[in-house]
Amino acid sequence: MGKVYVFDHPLIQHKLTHIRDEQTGTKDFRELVDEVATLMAFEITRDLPMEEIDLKTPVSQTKGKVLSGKKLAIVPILRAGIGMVDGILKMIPAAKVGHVGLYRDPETLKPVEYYVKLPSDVEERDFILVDPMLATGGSAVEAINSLKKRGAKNIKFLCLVAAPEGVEEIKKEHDDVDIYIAALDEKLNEKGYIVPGLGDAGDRLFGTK
Ligand SMILES: O=P(O)(O)OC[C@H]1O[C@H](OP(=O)(O)OP(=O)(O)O)[C@H](O)[C@@H]1O
Ligand SMILES: O=c1cc[nH]c(=O)[nH]1
Ligand SMILES: [Mg+2]
Repeated sequence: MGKVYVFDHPLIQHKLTHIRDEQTGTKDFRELVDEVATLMAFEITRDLPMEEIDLKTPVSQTKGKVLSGKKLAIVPILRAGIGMVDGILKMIPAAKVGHVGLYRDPETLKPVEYYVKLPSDVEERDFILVDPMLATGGSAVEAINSLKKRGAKNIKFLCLVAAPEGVEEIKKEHDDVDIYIAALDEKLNEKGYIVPGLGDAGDRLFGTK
């Protein structure tokens, strides 16, 4: 059964408040999303396997722990997920990056897939799927379908702001996927936007609108 983790770390909450603020412009919005992604990566990598190695410090022989070479892939849901990739790569620079292109039809709110490119060794990798927004959950569920169809077995979903509806949708369709959220908001409005949310993440990241 997948778990839901909501981060209450003060640094994440502080930065998220500025991300939400409509006065925050594109440059600051992009930098803050990048910083929060780095902080969240710190937490989602908590269970990475480690191994012990021998080494010598300037003082003595000792043993130390290093990551044991788990193969990871970060997959942003285009477009807005791109804003979280570099922040995560700062923590796990050896990860490969795939892409799933989806947009949400503004009338039906259903996801429309337009691009998929994943690392070739899909079955050997653990996946971190990223998108700042989890609203109805349609896009995340479709992206997870897409990864699983190509052989992905272990998937975590990472987002900044989620609506309860989106969390329930992932749990219903993919109860093996752990969900990591910076904030769980109140609800969706009649246009499918998260309330209070932060508006359209893609438009705010890339200055389109
Ligand atoms: O949970 P859902 O109801 O599916 O909504 C969430 C999706 O909507 C936004 O993408 P959008 O369709 O605006 O595409 P964009 O990133 O290209 O702007 C967001 O980045 C998610 O992918
Ligand atoms: O609130 C929302 C919902 C979907 N997509 C966004 O970018 N924001
Ligand atoms: Mg958008």
